[in-house]
Order: sequence, then structure tokens, then C-alpha cells
Amino acid sequence: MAFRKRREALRSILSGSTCIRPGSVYDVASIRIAEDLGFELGMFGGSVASLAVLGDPDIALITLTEFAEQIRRMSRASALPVLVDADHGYGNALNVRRTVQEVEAAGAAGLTIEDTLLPQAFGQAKTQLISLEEGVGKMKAALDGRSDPSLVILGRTGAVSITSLDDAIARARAYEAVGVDGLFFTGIKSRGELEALSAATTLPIVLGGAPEEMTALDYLASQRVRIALQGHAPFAAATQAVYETLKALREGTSPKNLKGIASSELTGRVMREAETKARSGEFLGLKK
Ligand SMILES: O=C([O-])CC(=O)C(=O)O
Ligand SMILES: [Mg+2]
Repeated sequence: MAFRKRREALRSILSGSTCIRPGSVYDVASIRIAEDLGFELGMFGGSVASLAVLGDPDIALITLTEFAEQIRRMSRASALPVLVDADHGYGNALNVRRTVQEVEAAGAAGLTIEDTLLPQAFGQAKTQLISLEEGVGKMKAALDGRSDPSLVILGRTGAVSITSLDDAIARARAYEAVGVDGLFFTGIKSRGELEALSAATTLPIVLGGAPEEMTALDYLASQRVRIALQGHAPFAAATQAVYETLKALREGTSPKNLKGIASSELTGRVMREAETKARSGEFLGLKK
């Protein structure tokens, strides 16, 4: 599917009236599995990008090149639209502009740019934000960096749990005013906070994690939340599975007695074996 179609699919989720849960994806196998299971959207979090590519925590160590390359691999492997978490855009507003160019070329359907101060400042243990003015500059630069107008750009802030609800509202309104396609909020802890942010803005909302009382999709939809994240359990599940498998092998279990191993059918689907067989028949003169 052409990148534009994927972006239009994400746009139609944002302009719809329901709230969906994206599949957390981080590599070619996970995106294909999410696609096969019928997820409408993949979410590529910065945290799982760091884990999958570097094996490091989510502290802005990953480079734009590494991040974009992982997106490119996923975009090649699957037509599932992916929303990617481009952190703070890997630098100042000019770096944000470049980030948008690279992420667009890599095939993302959309990206988030956040106003968190990254990487962590010297001597500052707590998360800090850049100023609203600098945040606005980043959003403007992000929009300027886009060459396919269908690429979705979301302005993201965690201000509600870092500074205040009023500050979060001011930032959301300012990002909306410069023309981002949607707002991504993290750190919301109550319905009251979500309702205040929703009432103060008009754009579709993406919610990055929310307390238990806010999981009902119809309630979220009523607050204009169109996409609600659910963390990154697939990466954690894969880690556990690899751990159990290596541990069992190390302890002498024979490969045929291992538990929790993908069937050859599932592995074949993940590697799109049927398509390769058909191509081998057509292009290599092999029997189908
Ligand atoms: O985007 C998400 O899923 C939440 C987030 O910031 C991350 O995982 O890095
Ligand atoms: Mg992140």
C-alpha cells in the first residue's frame, strides 16, 4: 500500500467518531502479526525503539538514523499504517524539521513531536519541558518539514503531570493554533483532566496511557480521543518468551520439547512464505 494510503487511513481514524487501540509494534515480525490480527494501526513507541534497536532505556540515546531505519524496515514489511513516537525530534526545531523529512521518507503514517526537554539536563532528575514558545517553534518546523501533506503530525505534551493542567491547556491550544493534525497527551490521571483538555481544544486526541477509570472506549470517544495506547506488552511478552526458551535450552531441554514456540504455520505467515513461493514459481521457474 502506498504510503499516502496508509496516511489517509490514519487520518480517517482521527476524523472518525470512535476510539481505537493501536497494536504496539517494534520490528518486522511484530508489525506483520499486528496487521494479520486486524489492527487498524501500529504504534512504534520511542521506548520500544530504544529497546529493540539499542537494548537501552528510553532516555533519548537512539539516533534519528537508527529510528528511521527501523521504521523503514517495518514499512517495507507491512502495509499497516504506523504512528511513530519521534520523541522531541532529536534536537531543536531545525532538527525536528529534519526528523519529519526522514520519518516521512521511511514510510510512517504519522509522528508525534513532544515538548519534553530531552536529553535530560545536567543535574536535573525530574522531567522538564521546553518553553511553550520553543514548543510552538518545533510544531511549526515539523509542519514545514512535511512534503506529503497527508503525513499526520501530532503535537504532544505531558505538561499535565509535569507543570499544570492550565499549562497543558495553553500548550495544546498553541499547538492547535499553528496547525498540527492532532494532540497527543500523556500523564493524564483523571477524567476531569481529560475533559478539561478536550473542552479547551478541537483537534482529535491521542492518549498515551490512562488510569483504569478511563479505559472505556465509548467514554474516550466522547472526549474526542480517537487512539488510546495500551503500553508495549508485545515487547515484554517477546522478552519473556526468549528468556524462557534460552533458559530451557541452557538447562538441557531438547528443542522439540520446548513450550510456547511458534508453529511452522505462524512462522510461515510472519515471513510471508506463501507470497515468496508464488514469486518463486513465477520468476524462478520453481513449482508452486
Ligand atoms: O509512544 C508511546 O507508546 C509511549 C511512549 O512515549 C513510549 O513508549 O516511548
Ligand atoms: Mg516515548
